[in-house]
Amino acid sequence: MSTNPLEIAQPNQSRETVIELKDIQISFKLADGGRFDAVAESNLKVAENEFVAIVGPTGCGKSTLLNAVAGLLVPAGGAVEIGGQRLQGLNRKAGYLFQQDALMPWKTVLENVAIGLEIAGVPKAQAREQARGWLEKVGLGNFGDRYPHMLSGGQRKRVGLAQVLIRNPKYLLMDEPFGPLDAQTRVIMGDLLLDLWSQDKKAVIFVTHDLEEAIALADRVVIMSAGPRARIMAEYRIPLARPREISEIRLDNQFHHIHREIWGALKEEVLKGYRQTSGDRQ
Ligand SMILES: Nc1ncnc2c1ncn2[C@@H]1O[C@H](COP(=O)(O)OP(=O)(O)OP(=O)(O)O)[C@@H](O)[C@H]1O
Repeated sequence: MSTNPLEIAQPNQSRETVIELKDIQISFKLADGGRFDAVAESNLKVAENEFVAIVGPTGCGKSTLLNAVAGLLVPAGGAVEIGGQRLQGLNRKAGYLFQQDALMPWKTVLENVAIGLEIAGVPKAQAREQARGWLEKVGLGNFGDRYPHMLSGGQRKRVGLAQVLIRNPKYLLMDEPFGPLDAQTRVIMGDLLLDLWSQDKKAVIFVTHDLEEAIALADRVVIMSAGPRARIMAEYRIPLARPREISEIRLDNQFHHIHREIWGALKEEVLKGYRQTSGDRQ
């Protein structure tokens, strides 16, 4: 039994579970005919309106787990349930934001944001009107006529967010979305994300290797062990008040306390992960 008051022994059942991983196992076939067991039996429940961050050592299986929730890969065992239904095929209720943005270089920023609605059958003029609104919301109201190569990394991320949110997905799956950005821009993007999220609080799974980012953003931080056969090894609730301002919250004593508690559990796994990626399989 954990003595850490932040650690969750039983996930909170009071809100409806909207995403559930049930004893999920994920393996990859290797070119030599062998098999790599990336994720061992893992369980996770995400409640409606909840922001969950998944943290773990490099290469442990965070993206793999998220890909299973997105329906991009089929688990070898167990199941993913979305809104109580077993997921089969792509998770069409989710918006997915990757580390690499998915902007089309030959389309303007406005066209890139509007395209999801246009494909879904929304008349062009209406889709573009909504796209203009989303560009305002992400602070790029004057950038609609530019092409992606004319934007900074942070601006491209803003367009990516608008591109996903305009389709009003029920859930957000984010895989190190701010990974390539410099530290200051990451903070600004985190604040923008929290601001947009607070407006309708979609359930979010946010994958990151950055524990500080996870604590600053999430209601709950889930820790994965080092692979192979990685598993979800602990969950921590983050009792920091909202609304949060990331640059401020990182200076808060409570933030440091939470960071120390979780890092205590994560550190050994991170070291194991590094030993494994450097070839020292102990
Ligand atoms: N298609 C594949 N075939 C074989 N192994 C794979 C495949 N995809 C991922 N893996 C392996 O599965 C493990 C988990 O990979 P994954 O990308 O999910 O890790 P991660 O935790 O997201 O890593 P990082 O933090 O470095 O982005 C790694 O050891 C990786 O090499």
